[in-house]
Amino acid sequence: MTFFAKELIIFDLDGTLIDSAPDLALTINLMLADLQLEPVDESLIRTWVGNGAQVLVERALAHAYLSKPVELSLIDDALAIFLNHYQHNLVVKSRLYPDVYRTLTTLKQQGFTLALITNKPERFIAPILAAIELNSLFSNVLGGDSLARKKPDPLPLITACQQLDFSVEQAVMVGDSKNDILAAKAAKMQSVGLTYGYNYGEPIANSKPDLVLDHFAKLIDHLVRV
Ligand SMILES: O=C(O)COP(=O)(O)O
Ligand SMILES: [Mg+2]
Repeated sequence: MTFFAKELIIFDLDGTLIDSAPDLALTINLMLADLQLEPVDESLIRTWVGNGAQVLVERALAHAYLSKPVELSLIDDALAIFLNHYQHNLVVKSRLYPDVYRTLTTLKQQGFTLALITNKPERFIAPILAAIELNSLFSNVLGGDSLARKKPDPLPLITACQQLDFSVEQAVMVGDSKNDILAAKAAKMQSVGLTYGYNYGEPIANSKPDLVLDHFAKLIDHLVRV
């Protein structure tokens, strides 16, 4: 059994704590409709999530235009349309994955410090956390536009450790996507990969996290405080 002796647990959001793909898909399809483009199945949109709003919109446009080059002004317009619709649809169908609330509160009670690092735009994080009642658990929250670079760059992970006064060795990154694992490796931080999230349709094990888990609640068996 692998044990991590840690103080700080950094969580990804989409595909890790919440299944947000239904609302991202709903919003992408509202954007496509506004642009008079065909809707896309949620199952495909799930494979586009992970690099923030702009890349999600670019992937949707690349699909609609069969990968032919798309004008930059169209990307800007589409992104503005997407962001405008998303603010009204943050938590329509998004749900916590099983046992997430119970597991996070248990870890918090055990004395771990919890942080959240998502590639989602920062302004959406607080309303989403409030809607799913996770807003009081995290000591530090960073979005995809909070710093100069987002995951898979290590900057948000290193910054969260600095802001909370922990070393990288005292922290572990928990996520569903190769971006989480690559960011952790670049920061020299250990990582846990969850199998049920998005990750572009690829097994998370391909990214070689230090541990792979198929259920969020199993974290409790593998984390001990330093
Ligand atoms: O919004 C995204 O692209 C993914 O966000 P995440 O980093 O919380 O998985
Ligand atoms: Mg994710």
